Amino acid sequence: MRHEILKNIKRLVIKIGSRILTAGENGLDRGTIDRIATQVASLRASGHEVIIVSSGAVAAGRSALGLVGRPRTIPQKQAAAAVGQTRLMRTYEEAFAAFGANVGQVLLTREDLADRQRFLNARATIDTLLGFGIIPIINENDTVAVEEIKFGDNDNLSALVTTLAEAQLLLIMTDIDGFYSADPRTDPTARLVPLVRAITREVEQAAGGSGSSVGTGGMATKLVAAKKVVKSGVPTLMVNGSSPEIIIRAMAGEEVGTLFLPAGKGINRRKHWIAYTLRPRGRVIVDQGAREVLAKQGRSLLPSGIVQLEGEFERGSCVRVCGPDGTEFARGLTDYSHAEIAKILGHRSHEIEQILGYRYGDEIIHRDNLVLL
Ligand SMILES: Nc1ncnc2c1ncn2[C@@H]1O[C@H](COP(=O)(O)OP(=O)(O)O)[C@@H](O)[C@H]1O
Ligand SMILES: N[C@@H](CCC(=O)OP(=O)(O)O)C(=O)O
Repeated sequence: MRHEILKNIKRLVIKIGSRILTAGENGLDRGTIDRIATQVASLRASGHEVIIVSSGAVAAGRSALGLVGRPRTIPQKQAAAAVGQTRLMRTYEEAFAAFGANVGQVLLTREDLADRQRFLNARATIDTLLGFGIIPIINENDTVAVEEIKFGDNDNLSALVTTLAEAQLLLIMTDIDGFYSADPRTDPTARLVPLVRAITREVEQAAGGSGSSVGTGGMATKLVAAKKVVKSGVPTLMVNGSSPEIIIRAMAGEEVGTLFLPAGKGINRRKHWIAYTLRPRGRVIVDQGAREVLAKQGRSLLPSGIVQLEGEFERGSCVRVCGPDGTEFARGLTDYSHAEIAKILGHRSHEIEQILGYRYGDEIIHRDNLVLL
């Protein structure tokens, strides 16, 4: 089955985590980067288009700052990234030059992709680089990204890039053989799971944090990323980046790592962008009846089903839609601001105009702008 899934893939995103790029805690591991370049060059020779999402800037830069362990403050992390990003790119540039290939640096923040225009610009740049035969190497723009606008981790960034670039596979390279039934550092009975058909809550519970001073997020963020990707109908493969020839073996369909199967055909790309790229500005709590018709019948959200609101947002914002117990089950673009919804919640749609003096429509979130998670 793996072979069937992998044989038609042309464009793929390879996410390379800090843990395999760094030699211990100090600086970059040139040997690993050379091995990656050799394999990527051979994939390209067989007709693949490869986009790399690479971590490692902070880890590569911190020795220049004389820091021991993880940078303690955000400005320290940003300073380390500023130094490390150039080292990282220089290393990739040298490694790929041995194969006559050029690389291009693309640094992104979440805000870039949440803005539809910039999202389209980033996509055009990546397409153009690939068109010229250049390998895009993407990282978060750590020097400007602060808590509020950062992707959170490069697992998430790689998921967003996979949809942005319409890639057919996300290949995550980390320092462990794949996804285990439990965190192997704390549970000796943990076993490698070769195939995940659906990322259920049970699967998510098996994922632990990073436990290292260079990695960010651990398995938990990798599963969140894989979930986003499979939801768009694209498989995700997670492998141990330190094994020799791993990219070639994985792409040849060998049973290595963990394969996460795509969830059906996937939601359309605009809905994917609403659900996973936009930053939610507030929460709308609905009653059980509304939850059921939204989740089971694919209906729009009307004011009568809303019981409570949190946050301040404008018309057109992305909001979380939560059930009576507060659990988020959908996301959508709202047609009314928080101030307007506060006045009309619990009312019938035909009363909107009477209460507000105007109306945009019957729905708070139209089903075309609503995505079930
Ligand atoms: N269920 C699990 N299966 C595999 N690894 C896990 C699991 N739970 C936690 N981990 C940890 O996640 C780590 C990989 O994540 P991370 O440190 O963020 O690496 P990277 O730098 O590649 O992103 C592994 O080394 C492992 O210790
Ligand atoms: N943008 C950061 C990477 C942050 C990150 O997510 O790291 P990792 O968990 O190793 O993929 C850097 O280049 O250091």
